[in-house]
Amino acid sequence: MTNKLILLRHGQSDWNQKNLFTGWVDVRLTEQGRGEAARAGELLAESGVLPDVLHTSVLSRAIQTANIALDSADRLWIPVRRSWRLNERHYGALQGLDKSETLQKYGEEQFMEWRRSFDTPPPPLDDSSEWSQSDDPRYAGIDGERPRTECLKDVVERLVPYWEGEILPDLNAGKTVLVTAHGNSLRALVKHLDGISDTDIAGLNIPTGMPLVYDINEDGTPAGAGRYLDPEAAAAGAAAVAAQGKH
Ligand SMILES: O=C(O)[C@@H](CO)OP(=O)(O)O
Repeated sequence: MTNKLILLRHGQSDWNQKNLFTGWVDVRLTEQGRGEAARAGELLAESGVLPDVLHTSVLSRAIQTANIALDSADRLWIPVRRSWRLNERHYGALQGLDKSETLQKYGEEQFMEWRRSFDTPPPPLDDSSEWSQSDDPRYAGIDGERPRTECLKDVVERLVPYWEGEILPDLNAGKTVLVTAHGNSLRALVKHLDGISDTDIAGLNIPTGMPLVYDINEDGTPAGAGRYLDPEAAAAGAAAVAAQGKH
């Protein structure tokens, strides 16, 4: 028996639009992002993939996306769990920097190493930075684990326990699960699900606001490839993410 898992990256955020590294900075959706979230909910309703439970990060852009999508799918009433373990990758000292300026300043190799390598984190963010989360009350309970930077490997390490301990049990209870999260936390989850190598994961980009559906076996493995409900729009969205900073 399999159960349905829906992965949804938040719609376009204010800082996606401004082309800034975001990470744990708590920016909101743009009008376009709210439209993407509403369309994602319509796609769920049209395809009859209706979530029974929602898991989100603790970042507002994922929470807004879930609320808007669930509203347009008429599922606002489902139970919700939130965890920092689904947060975007902490982007360290790059948080708040312009992607094109960073590419120009450090060159393509360093830029891509920071953006897409598996195990090279950017330099850590100083607690005194205006983009630091060191005083953010939503992380009060995780002090020992509060990152100041993360590479994708770190995200896999903090996310997989949540997948195994919280999301998979919901799936195995027969529920259709919606996860609204972020470009890099969803890359980490897709890497884990699809067994993508540390090298090949560099080429995977997740578009904003596009539902990606998996059928999940009881042991947590996918029964086949994940499928975007709107594959053409998803391919165009992923290509746009890949090109960020380069024009
Ligand atoms: O800035 C970020 O936090 C992420 C997602 O928007 O960017 P990137 O795709 O460059 O990893």
